[in-house]
Amino acid sequence: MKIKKVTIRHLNMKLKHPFSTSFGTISNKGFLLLEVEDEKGTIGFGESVAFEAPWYTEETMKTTWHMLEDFLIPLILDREIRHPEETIELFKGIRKNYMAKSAIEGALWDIYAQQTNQSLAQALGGKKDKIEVGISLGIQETIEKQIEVVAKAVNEGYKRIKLKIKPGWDVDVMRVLRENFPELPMMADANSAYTLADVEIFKQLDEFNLMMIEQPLAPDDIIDHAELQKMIKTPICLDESILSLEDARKAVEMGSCGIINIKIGRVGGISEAKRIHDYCEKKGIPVWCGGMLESGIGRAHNIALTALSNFVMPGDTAGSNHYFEQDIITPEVVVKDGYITVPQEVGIGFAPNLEAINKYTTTSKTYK
Ligand SMILES: O=C(O)CCC(=O)C1=CC=C[C@@H](O)[C@@H]1C(=O)O
Ligand SMILES: [Mg+2]
Repeated sequence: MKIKKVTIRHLNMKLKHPFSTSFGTISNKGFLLLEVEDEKGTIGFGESVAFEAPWYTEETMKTTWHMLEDFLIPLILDREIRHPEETIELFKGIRKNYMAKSAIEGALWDIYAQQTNQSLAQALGGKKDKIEVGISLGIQETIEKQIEVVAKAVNEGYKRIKLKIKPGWDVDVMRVLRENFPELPMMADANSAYTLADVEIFKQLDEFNLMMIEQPLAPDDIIDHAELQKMIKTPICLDESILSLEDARKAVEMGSCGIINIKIGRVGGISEAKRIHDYCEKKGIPVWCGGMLESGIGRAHNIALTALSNFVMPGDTAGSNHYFEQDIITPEVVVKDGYITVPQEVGIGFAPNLEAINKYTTTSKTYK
C-alpha cells in the first residue's frame, strides 16, 4: 500500500457515566480519529487513545496531534508499505509516543486486512469466534452506589468485574463487595496509587480472593512490584509499566507480575501488542486486553486482538452502550451473556458511521 491521504479528526463524545479512578474523573471522551487512504482508495481507521490530560501516560491529544502532523504522517505519506509491522522499524527513530504511533498503525492494519480479504482477527492470527468480556467500573460516591453498579454489571452478564481502588477506598470497599458477591470473579486496579510502604493493605486484600491486583505501584517500576509480588498471594497484573515487548520480558524475568494487561495504544500498536502476546504465551503468562474508554473503532481493534489464543482472561472491552448514547460504528459493539462475537467480515467488521463521526467532530485536518 502507498498512503496518499490522512485526515485527523478531533472528536468529543460525552460519557453516559463519569469514570473515576485514583487520579481523577473523566466525563467526556475527547480523542483523535484517523482516516487513512491508500493509492487504491482503500480506507482504514485508527484511534488515538491519549486523553486530554496526561494522567494515565504522558501523551495527550495535543501531543499526539503534534507527533502525527510533524513526524509520523510525513514518514508514511507516499511510502510503499507492504505490511503494518514495518511501522515498528519505520517509527523507531521517534522515541515512545506510542499512542500516536498506534493510531496510524491501527489504520494500516485495517487497510491490510481489507486488501488481503480477511477479517482483522484473521489477519492477526486470531481463531476465536467469540470473546469473554469483563467490565471496568469507576469509583462511586458511596459504597451503596458501588454495590448497585456492580450488581447491574453482573445482571448484564459481564464475566468479571474490575474495581478501581485508591488509598482510603480499598480494603473496606473490597470486603463489603466480597460479602455481597461471594463468587464473583473480581479484581482491583490501583493505577499506581500506592508504594511498597503500603504492603499491609495488599496483604489484607489477599483475603478477598481477587483474580489479580492491577498496577499497584509506580508506572515506571518493575523492581518494587517484584518485591511486592513476593510478599502477597494475589497475582500482580501490570498495565502502565508495560510499554513494549522489552518491558514485558524484563517484568516477567524479574517476577514483577503474573499477568499482563495489553493495551494496543499503550504499546505502540497492534503489531507490538501481538509480539507481547506471543512472548507471554511462550512463558505461560496469561494476558487480557485493557480498555481506554475507546470509541467503536478502537473497540473493534481490541476485539480482533482478543481473538488471539493467549487472551485467556476477560478484557475491559465492554459494550458500546455502557459508554455512549451512540457509538460511531454500525452495528455497535454488543455484549450478550458476557460474550462479544468476533466479526468474520473483511476488515474490522464494523462500518464507521460517518454521520455520527461528523456529529462528534470538533475540528479536522487533512494531510496529503
Ligand atoms: O472501560 C474501559 O475502557 C477500561 C477503563 C479503564 O479501566 C481504564 C481506562 C483508562 C485509564 C485507566 O483508568 C484504566 C486502566 O488503568 O485500565
Ligand atoms: Mg489499569
